[in-house]
Amino acid sequence: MGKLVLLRHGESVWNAEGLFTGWVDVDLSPTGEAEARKGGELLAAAGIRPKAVHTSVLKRAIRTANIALDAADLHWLPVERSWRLNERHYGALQGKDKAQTREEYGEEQFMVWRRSYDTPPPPIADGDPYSQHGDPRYADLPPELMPRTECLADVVDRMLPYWYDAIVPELAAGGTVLVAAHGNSLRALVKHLDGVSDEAIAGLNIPTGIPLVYELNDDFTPRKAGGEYLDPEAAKDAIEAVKNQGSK
Ligand SMILES: O=C(O)[C@@H](CO)OP(=O)(O)O
Repeated sequence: MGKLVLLRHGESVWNAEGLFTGWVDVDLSPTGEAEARKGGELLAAAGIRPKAVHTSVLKRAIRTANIALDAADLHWLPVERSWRLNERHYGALQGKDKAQTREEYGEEQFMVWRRSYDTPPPPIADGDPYSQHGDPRYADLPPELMPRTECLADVVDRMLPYWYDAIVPELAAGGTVLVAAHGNSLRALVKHLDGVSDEAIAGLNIPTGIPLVYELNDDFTPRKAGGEYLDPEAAKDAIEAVKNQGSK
């Protein structure tokens, strides 16, 4: 059984500005580029050599994978991309300031929108400047699958077919697989792998740019719950920072 390596993209320009991002195709910040490079160096130092790479169709994950593979001298790996690994669609909150939203709606509502399992933010209007309506990269997506908002449960539902159809067969064949994606699509995958409850998943945050490695049993359950970050000390601080976004 191969290893599974999860890599959240490095800090994006909107992470740095404290804005809800979701499906808006925001680039990495210079810090995010450095984090992606560090992520690749950590992979190389640990002797982890993926056989295949999967990313979302958003450039912050695509560029993170490119930069990490560059740092690990693994440019040649086959890469597959899917909208099913995209960040959670943040609905009408896309482009909004997190701290301002928290102030306007209160801590409880803010956290329900950010971390509750089954309450999505209000849907985004098709004419909203931050809507993905009409974006050519989703042209082949059946209209009923195109989200206008998502809760984490929706992400689990749309991510799992890709996990089973594209990633599991590669792991079953014995290859190590790198998945470069997003805070909430990776939370959905971790929830599935570790069997985290709908309540407990609210407290789980994933840091940017630090590879999280899962060794898996034959039934694809983790050998060690929660996997292992390649830089556990840096992960601790970075997890706290994600948790507190919008509060400071
Ligand atoms: O804005 C977003 O799309 C996500 C990830 O950056 O933020 P949050 O951690 O608040 O879910």
